[in-house]
Amino acid sequence: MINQLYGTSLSLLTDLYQLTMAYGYWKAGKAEQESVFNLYFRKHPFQGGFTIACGLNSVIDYLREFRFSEEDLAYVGSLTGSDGEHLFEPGFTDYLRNLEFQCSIDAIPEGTVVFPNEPLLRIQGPILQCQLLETPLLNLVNFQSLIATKAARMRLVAGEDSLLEFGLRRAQGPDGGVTASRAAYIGGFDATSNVLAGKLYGIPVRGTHAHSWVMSFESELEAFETYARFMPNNVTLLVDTYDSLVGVRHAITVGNQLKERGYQLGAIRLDSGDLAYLSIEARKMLDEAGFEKTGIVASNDLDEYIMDSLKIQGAKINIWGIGTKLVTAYDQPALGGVYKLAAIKNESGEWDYTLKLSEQAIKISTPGIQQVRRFKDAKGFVADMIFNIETPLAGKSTMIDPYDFTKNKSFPASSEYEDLLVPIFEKGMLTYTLPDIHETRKRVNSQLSHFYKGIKRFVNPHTYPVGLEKGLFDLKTELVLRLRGDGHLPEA
Ligand SMILES: Nc1ncnc2c1ncn2[C@@H]1O[C@H](COP(=O)(O)OP(=O)(O)OP(=O)(O)O)[C@@H](O)[C@H]1O
Ligand SMILES: O=P(O)(O)OC[C@H]1O[C@H](OP(=O)(O)OP(=O)(O)O)[C@H](O)[C@@H]1O
Ligand SMILES: O=C(O)c1cccnc1
Repeated sequence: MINQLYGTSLSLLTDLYQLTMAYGYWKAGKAEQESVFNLYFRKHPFQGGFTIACGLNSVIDYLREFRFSEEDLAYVGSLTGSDGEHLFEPGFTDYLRNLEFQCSIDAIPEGTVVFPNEPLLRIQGPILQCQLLETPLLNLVNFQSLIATKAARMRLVAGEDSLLEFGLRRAQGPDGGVTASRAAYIGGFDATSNVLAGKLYGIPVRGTHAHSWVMSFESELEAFETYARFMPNNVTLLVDTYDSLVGVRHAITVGNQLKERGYQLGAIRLDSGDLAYLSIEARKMLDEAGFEKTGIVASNDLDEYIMDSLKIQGAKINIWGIGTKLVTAYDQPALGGVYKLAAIKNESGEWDYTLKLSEQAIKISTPGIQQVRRFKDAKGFVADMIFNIETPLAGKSTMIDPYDFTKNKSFPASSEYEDLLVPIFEKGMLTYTLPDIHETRKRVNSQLSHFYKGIKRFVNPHTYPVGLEKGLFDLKTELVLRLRGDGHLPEA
């Protein structure tokens, strides 16, 4: 899909440093060295208590087409360094020409509720290949997870109301618009105004009309009548061009004409002014005129906080049209997902575990070939434990808070759980059946219903427990202590 949007190979959708490192690995004879990287984020967006994983299907689409075209190779071959000489020898472009994707990927399916430090994707394979994927994988997962999370927050406020995504005009370019529409749908929106996203992803498309339609006629009534005459099965009338409540009266007039023709006035749309007051007044007018089923759409710079406030004020809005604040994730425009090397195989064929140090505990990466175990009880999900699949778990599992070793939880062997990462690619072969987008959307809703409601509030949300399995915690601690020694890893 993503390749389709651009009609070109996207293998160069990466940072130059991935190519220079790939070249270095190749020159140093390390290109095929088996390695494991984890893609994860460190903090929920929007100061929230949960994140929705999204973007995996785009990653799969991207990797299915992963190869360097002759044009790509010619470009790579033409790149020069600071001395004006070529950066890469021709042998390297030949290597890239023959490169076949051989990585294994395990990932948390789209639509799953996820938490900081959990690997959303685990990539294992030749280090050169894993390295090249860092940037595109982060690009695909960070943005879509951000937007799906924003959309899910809006869905929590909207309850059973309809949510329409109207963001394309304010989106960050064409792909920003199209992928935001996809992620917004997965996060819980019902439809988009973005026709290309509808075509590419099978998302329902919906829309009303703009002020220009009304302004182009002599009168608002004539504009409404004309619209209803030609599109009687899709009538939502924007009533605020001149005076919203006069507009509602005109909409009712047209609604009566539609009734005579056997059609219905679908909805009216309010796009300015006090949306609480106007929706309450409009609801009264519509009900009194026998249009109880006619909906009320509100739009105008809405976000989850204004929606919440409008609900508290008793607004009679049942359809929300939301653009800018959703598709640009206005209050936090990026999710800080990262991609870190967690293990590399040595000459004896054993894993050497790796870790990035930092003065900030939150930035110290976690080693290991990681999996996430989500424990459940009768009420729902209770805690997530990140563990190293190379260390078999026997009997009781104990997990430790990575930022406070005095906090721990134990789960008996009989505990119910689910392991979140599932196999996607096995040595380059796709083994996963991609779920349909509508199923993924339902998954978000069903996942959220299994979590304690405190994680879903906007202000000071409850922190869901996520810990490192004791063996992994000990491995990480030992590595940190060794690395903090003299900067070199001494013999174990
Ligand atoms: N009752 C309300 N409570 C809280 N926020 C509201 C309410 N009504 C509208 N808003 C929000 O207030 C913001 C600004 O609305 P405001 O009425 O100032 O501008 P406007 O309606 O766009 O102005 P104009 O009439 O010039 O188009 C928008 O984000 C809108 O969604
Ligand atoms: O406000 P958003 O959440 O982005 O929703 C989309 C907005 O886009 C349209 O108007 P536009 O903003 O183009 O013009 P207007 O502000 O003059 O209504 C529409 O009328 C909405 O208000
Ligand atoms: O269909 C609409 O009403 C619409 C579409 C895009 C932006 N604003 C409104």
